Amino acid sequence: MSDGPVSGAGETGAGKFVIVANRLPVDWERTPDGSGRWRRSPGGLVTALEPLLRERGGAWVGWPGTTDPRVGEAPITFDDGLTMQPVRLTGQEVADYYEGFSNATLWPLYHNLIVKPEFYRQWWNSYVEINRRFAQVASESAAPGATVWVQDYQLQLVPKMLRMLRPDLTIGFFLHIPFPPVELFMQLPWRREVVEGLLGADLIGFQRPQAAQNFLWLARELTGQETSRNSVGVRGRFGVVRSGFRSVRVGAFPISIASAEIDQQSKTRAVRTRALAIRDELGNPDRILLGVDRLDYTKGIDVRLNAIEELLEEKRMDPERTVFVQLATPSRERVESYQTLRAEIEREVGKINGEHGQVGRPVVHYLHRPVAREELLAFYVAADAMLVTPLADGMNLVAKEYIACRSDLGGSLVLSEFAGAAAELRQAYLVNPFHLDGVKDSIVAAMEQSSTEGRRRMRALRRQVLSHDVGRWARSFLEALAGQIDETAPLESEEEPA
Ligand SMILES: Nc1ncnc2c1ncn2[C@@H]1O[C@H](COP(=O)(O)OP(=O)(O)O)[C@@H](O)[C@H]1O
Ligand SMILES: O=P(O)(O)OC[C@H]1O[C@H](O[C@H]2O[C@H](CO)[C@@H](O)[C@H](O)[C@H]2O)[C@H](O)[C@@H](O)[C@@H]1O
Repeated sequence: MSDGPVSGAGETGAGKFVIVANRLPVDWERTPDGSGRWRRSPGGLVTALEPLLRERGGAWVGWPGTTDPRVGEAPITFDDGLTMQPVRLTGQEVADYYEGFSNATLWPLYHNLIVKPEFYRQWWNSYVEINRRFAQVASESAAPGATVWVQDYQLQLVPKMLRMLRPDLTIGFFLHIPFPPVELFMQLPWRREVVEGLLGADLIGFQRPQAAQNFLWLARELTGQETSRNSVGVRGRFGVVRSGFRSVRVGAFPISIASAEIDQQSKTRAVRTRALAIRDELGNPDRILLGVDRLDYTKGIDVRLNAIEELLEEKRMDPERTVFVQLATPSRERVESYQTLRAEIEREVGKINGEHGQVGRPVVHYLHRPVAREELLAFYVAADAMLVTPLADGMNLVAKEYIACRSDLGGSLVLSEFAGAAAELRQAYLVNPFHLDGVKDSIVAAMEQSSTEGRRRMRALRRQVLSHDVGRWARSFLEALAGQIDETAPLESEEEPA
């Protein structure tokens, strides 16, 4: 923990605890009179952090997700005292920093080059500038000696920039997406700058231990710093990088959902009734398969469509008795690879329905829009098999939400080994999404499992998800950041000789 004097700070804010994330958890809602107002958007992260923010008088710093010039820079304060500090971005900055460097350079690079990352100096320059802006706003929002928790790949330079502005702060960083294998990361022209940016934090958290290992190797190679070499554990056995006079700890903290809250919501009469109505509206099929994702090429929506198409062709799936519902939220729609993906998915949906559906009875039901929370939970309750088949995914909260909704111990989960969630959800039907025959066999097994087998698996999955919620994730990270958990591996030079 850093406890040095406050220096370099212009004005300091009142927040003892500050979250810095690309997005504020708010939506700008147009009102009938033509003006607008802020509505809080729900989400696991905000649910977990709200009590801490309120308790410590904290603030959330982020982009409000709009370039509407009427949205100013004044803090947005909600009735319950939560303060959101907007960081304004122009249209060009959204194109270069968010759509460009964050989502057309880093996102594909960190997700195993599923599409080719593009490297442009202009995007990088914008990324540096916007990271500097976030660091500046965060430094103005944080009280002396405050804790600041920076989130995700869009803001990897903020820890170092913020430390230079405010050495008195305790700074944490959490990466929500995978951290790539070293040979992929090494392609990044600005690789050293990114590693140095992250090393401004006191604690760097990843979803999985392997990601932390990758980072330790890179820190050693690219910055010449000493690091620990022992394997990193989950919520403990942290790695360490000696960065000048400071020690930066590196660990794995798998994120989760507000499990108890979702479990409760899914048991309400409204959700149960709606789940029955959904089955009815779908024509009372024997089996409902479900996919729920942002429309992103990492999510393997094409994998499950291909698997379903082949199962129908091979007559291992009966189109009269089975439906597949794909709920796909529009995402990053101005990025070319997302436009290409959408065209491909919609072509494939049309092809399957054209060949296997009947008038008024498609096999695939595809919605390209977000659905309301209660409706989403009703879909989870209705689904006999949930298909989560990403090619790469930091965690995948959808898989956990589905399990939290199945207090009836019904349903089954087909889950990619390449989702972070697979490390915890071992009783799912785990699949390699690159092995189509394996995916098909697992979908069939999930559809045809006996009730005893299904209940056994779901009980074990629920035990995991209900006991590891997002609150536990946030606490374990923040306790480690505060030095309350101090399980750090020795540096190589400190290790006992073998
Ligand atoms: N069509 C949809 N409608 C409403 N919410 C959705 C939809 N698709 C995904 N979501 C929500 O978005 C979140 C997705 O989180 P996750 O699975 O971790 O992936 P990512 O953060 O990469 O999109 C979940 O909370 C899920 O409920
Ligand atoms: O803000 P967007 O560009 O619209 O994207 C939405 C979020 O997508 C990513 O989510 C990741 O975080 C999840 C929670 O840790 C994790 O389960 C998932 O596997 C990741 O893909 C992104 O990391 C967020 O920053 C975005 O806000």
